[in-house]
Amino acid sequence: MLQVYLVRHGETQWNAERRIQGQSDSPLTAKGEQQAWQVGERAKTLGITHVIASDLGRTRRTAEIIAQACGCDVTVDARLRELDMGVLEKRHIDSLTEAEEAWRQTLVNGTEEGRIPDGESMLELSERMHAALAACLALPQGSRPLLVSHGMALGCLVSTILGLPAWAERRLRLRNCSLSRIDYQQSPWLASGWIVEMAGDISHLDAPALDELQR
Ligand SMILES: O=C(O)[C@H](O)COP(=O)(O)O
Repeated sequence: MLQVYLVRHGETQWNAERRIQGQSDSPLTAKGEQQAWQVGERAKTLGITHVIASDLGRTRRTAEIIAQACGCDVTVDARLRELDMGVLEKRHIDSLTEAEEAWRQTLVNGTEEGRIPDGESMLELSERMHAALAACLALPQGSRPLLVSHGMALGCLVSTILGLPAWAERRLRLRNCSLSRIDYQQSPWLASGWIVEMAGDISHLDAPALDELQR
């Protein structure tokens, strides 16, 4: 059985400001750095062999901290990036016009072809996240990878493993530096392949940030 751990990066400046990031970037806040150290301390107990991160700055910084705790190197994979939010990237979520908010809502309300102009659809996001996950199956026997990615990206990955369509209404909250685990397994009482063992655990954090996904 292959266990794969999933971590959303630490709180960033734009998370705290409720500014849409997508594939744009902002640095971790002091809180975000603290969260990364705390999830790193927990990861140290999990036997992690590989740390693989989205190539954006916030995920690479989080991965560096986790990898240092686990004694691993960091590998980057751009397929783990956050959903491309197109023309709304960098915008404060409260600054959107009614039409712009309607575009954003299509990403969370179950609209199959939903997307922000110049951005990605949830189906396109799902396809690249599953490709990045499938690459873990080619790691040497006994590997235990930890992937560092983003809120929408990881939420879409976990929800689709549970059998929901990529564009399903979003009902899984993955806070900054939350830890999830998915297993590739053949158990008699579970579907073969990927299953969700744990999702969104923040018990290792002393004071979880009120990141922008839950306000
Ligand atoms: O702002 C965004 O793009 C999302 O709401 C969250 O993205 P993040 O998980 O990369 O902060």
